[in-house]
Amino acid sequence: MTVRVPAKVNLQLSVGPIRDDGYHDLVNVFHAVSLFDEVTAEPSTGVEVAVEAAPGSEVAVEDVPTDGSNLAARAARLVATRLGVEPAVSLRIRKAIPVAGGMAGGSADAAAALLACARLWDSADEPVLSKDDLLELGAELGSDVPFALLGGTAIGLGRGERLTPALTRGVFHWVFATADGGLSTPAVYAECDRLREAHGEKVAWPEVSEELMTALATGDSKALGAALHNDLQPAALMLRSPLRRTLTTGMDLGAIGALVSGSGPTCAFLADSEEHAAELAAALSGVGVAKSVVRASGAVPGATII
Ligand SMILES: C[C@](O)(CO)[C@H](O)COP(=O)(O)OP(=O)(O)OC[C@H]1O[C@@H](n2ccc(N)nc2=O)[C@H](O)[C@@H]1O
Ligand SMILES: Nc1ncnc2c1ncn2[C@@H]1O[C@H](COP(=O)(O)OP(=O)(O)OP(=O)(O)O)[C@@H](O)[C@H]1O
Repeated sequence: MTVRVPAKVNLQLSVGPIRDDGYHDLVNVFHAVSLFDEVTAEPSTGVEVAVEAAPGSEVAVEDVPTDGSNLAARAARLVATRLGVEPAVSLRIRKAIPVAGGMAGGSADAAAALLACARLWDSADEPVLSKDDLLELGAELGSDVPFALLGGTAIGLGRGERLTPALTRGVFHWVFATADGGLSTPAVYAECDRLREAHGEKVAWPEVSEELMTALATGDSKALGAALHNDLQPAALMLRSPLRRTLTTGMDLGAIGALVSGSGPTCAFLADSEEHAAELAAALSGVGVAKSVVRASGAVPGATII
């Protein structure tokens, strides 16, 4: 059973006040892009994990745990507990999504493992686990996991796990600049809180951007570029100052929008067309502001059995 699962970029990430449980209420507009991990699940004796880089990708697989803490292994155990079966599966993860890059690679693998194990262990005639059940299990594993199951473009409220699909038109073309070394998501949220406190900022309740929704619904890439917004960006730039240069270089080279993806450090650049994305990617590769430069388009479907 092999499942293909996409990376995400956050088109709007508006971070509200911190909650009693330590999470922040968000308006999180997720967009799934054509950069995929693949997870293959096969019957075995215990939970085993092997991780490899997808051909041609420069993903730091050595930073991914292969023990029980791997998010895909945790997903497999969760499905087994829910179905009352032994968690006996070998998981082979083929990664193209940057590790700790702000593109939800671990969450993607968890979503893929949920779907693969559910279909491996569930009764074929009458599946016990519905799509909604998987979304609920996903939310237990991480705030980004439900979206990796759903895909497309969606508004995430709460921690980001309460999803509503967004109306979109056409295809959007992206260029991603990856960075050496990851950023820790909790550290970036903590830095966001620290900066707000230091500036005496009053934290507003986040609202969905009307400009963004109109840009998506009309397929207007220039308007989308202007509406991109990430409240975690100042924190990611504080923790990794070279990203400022990456962002300004991409804009100087003609991107129609640029932002840090999620908690970073990957930077996302929007292009006008496929040709424009190819030119932008070539120009960005030439100036040495990224570990690697990858092109992708969106929106694409979520976790899918192949
Ligand atoms: C930055 C994003 O990737 C944007 O989509 C997500 O908000 C993070 O999602 P994730 O990696 O699935 O995060 P989780 O595993 O749920 O949480 C990791 C940590 O991130 C912080 N966190 C996450 C989500 C949220 N709404 N508020 C938070 O403050 C918390 O410190 C939490 O302990
Ligand atoms: N299957 C997995 N793939 C990648 N990292 C994993 C996996 N399982 C556990 N991890 C751990 O999770 C950490 C975060 O990795 P991940 O690639 O999900 O970050 P991210 O893309 O920044 O996440 P997000 O965008 O959801 O905040 C890694 O440093 C790694 O130690």
